[in-house]
Amino acid sequence: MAISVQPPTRDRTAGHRTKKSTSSVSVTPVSEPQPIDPSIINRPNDLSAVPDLLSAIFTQGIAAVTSPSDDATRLALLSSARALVLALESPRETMLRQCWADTVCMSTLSVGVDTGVWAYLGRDDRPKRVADIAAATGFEAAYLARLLKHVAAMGHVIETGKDEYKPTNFSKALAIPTLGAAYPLFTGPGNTGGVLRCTASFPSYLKSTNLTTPTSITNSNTQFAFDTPKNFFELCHDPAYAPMGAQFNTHMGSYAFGRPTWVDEGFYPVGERLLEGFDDEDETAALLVDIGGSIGHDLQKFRDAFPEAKGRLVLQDLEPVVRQVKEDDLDASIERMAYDFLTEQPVKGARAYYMHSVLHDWPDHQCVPILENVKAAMKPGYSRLLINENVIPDVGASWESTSLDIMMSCLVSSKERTRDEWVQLLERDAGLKITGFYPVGHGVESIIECELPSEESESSNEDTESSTDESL
Ligand SMILES: C[S@@+](CC[C@H](N)C(=O)[O-])C[C@H]1O[C@@H](n2cnc3c(N)ncnc32)[C@H](O)[C@@H]1O
Repeated sequence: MAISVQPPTRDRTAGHRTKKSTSSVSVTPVSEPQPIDPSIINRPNDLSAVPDLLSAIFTQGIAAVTSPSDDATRLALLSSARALVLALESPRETMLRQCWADTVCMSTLSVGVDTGVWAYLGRDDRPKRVADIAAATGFEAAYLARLLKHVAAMGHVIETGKDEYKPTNFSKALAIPTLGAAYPLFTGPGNTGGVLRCTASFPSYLKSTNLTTPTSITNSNTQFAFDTPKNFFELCHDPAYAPMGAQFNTHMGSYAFGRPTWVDEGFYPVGERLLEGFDDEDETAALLVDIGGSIGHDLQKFRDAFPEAKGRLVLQDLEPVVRQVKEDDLDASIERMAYDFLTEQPVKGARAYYMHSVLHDWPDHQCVPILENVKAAMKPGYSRLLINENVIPDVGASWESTSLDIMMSCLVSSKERTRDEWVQLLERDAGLKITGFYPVGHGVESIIECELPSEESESSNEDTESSTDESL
């Protein structure tokens, strides 16, 4: 496979602001820089935080063990434990962990997914000799022994003796495609570098944008990294990069795996907002159209939760994605439809159109035409648009959503949005009416319910205002 590594020659600044605006920036006087004491490199990052963190961990630890089903307590304990590690580590240790240990660990995990090392190790809980794992997977035993030593040093498998290991829950889970697909997707097929090629080129790309917000999906860091005119999705489905597309679609399933979903009880009132009032007189009427629905995991969850619901359930995505769905993967009642959402929506007047993690792939100005296509198909006073996305809090965002935000800007010049940014995009830019924010689970993921605005619909303003006031 020929992959050019030449520096690209196109104008990389097109589509970006080339000057940072300084007109409204007030300059805070700064003090003279003090020389940084080099000895801090080997001192703990924050020893003074350790006593409080240990005491929090003690209390949270007891609560987590006595209430194992309380995920909020487990997450609080995890957050304290991470903070403790960072407080105890020296800057040198943090740097070595991030730059050496984590990067080679990721490569090692990826090759283990690819060759079946984790599947073999995890077939039962008994310790296994490196020689046996190597024989089963085609590795040279001496080299596999070195790789597994590092994975054990990182805590992902357990060393039970010389050249002998047993699995952890994590190493077993790597053998489940939904979880494991992330690793070969990130390291990429052949010498392409996969998603990591984009994260590696991102600092240089940002210099090419004069350190301004990336906003162009056609001139994004993906084009910069891969020296291609294709956007990330087109690249994934380019046969030269197979099986990145299939791995990406499988990986999307893991993002949602096991998390509460909008169809679970207590989140979005599906019965009241969608099923009641569904016009089922016409047997061709669509109940739910999942636009950019990947391989159909969300529609399947809907069908599982509402097996008796009438009306068509339509899965829409690009042709190569829909083709990946096998006959038995989804309930037979779910229609599969190849559709490009930059073109006219073919299913008119559905009760609901649904988009999950779709708009976060596109910068604002490119979301507007996508939304226009949905709006044109919506029936005034009847159709709803359900947007399932993160709503990032102004303060205290979690690493899971902040990393996704940077990943979006790195791959497709897009972002995770705050509530204000959603209102700007959906109401002011796209001309929709937000009729409610419905949080899903404990996190920041939400259903943002929209309708056509009142001059175009018969829906009541009263209803609209009370729902939008709902706080997250
Ligand atoms: C981040 S994934 C989200 C998938 C799914 N909704 C989920 O939440 O798991 C974005 C989806 O948009 C699809 N997509 C990208 N461009 C598209 C287009 N022009 N028309 C239709 N689907 C598209 C991708 O193939 C991908 O499945």
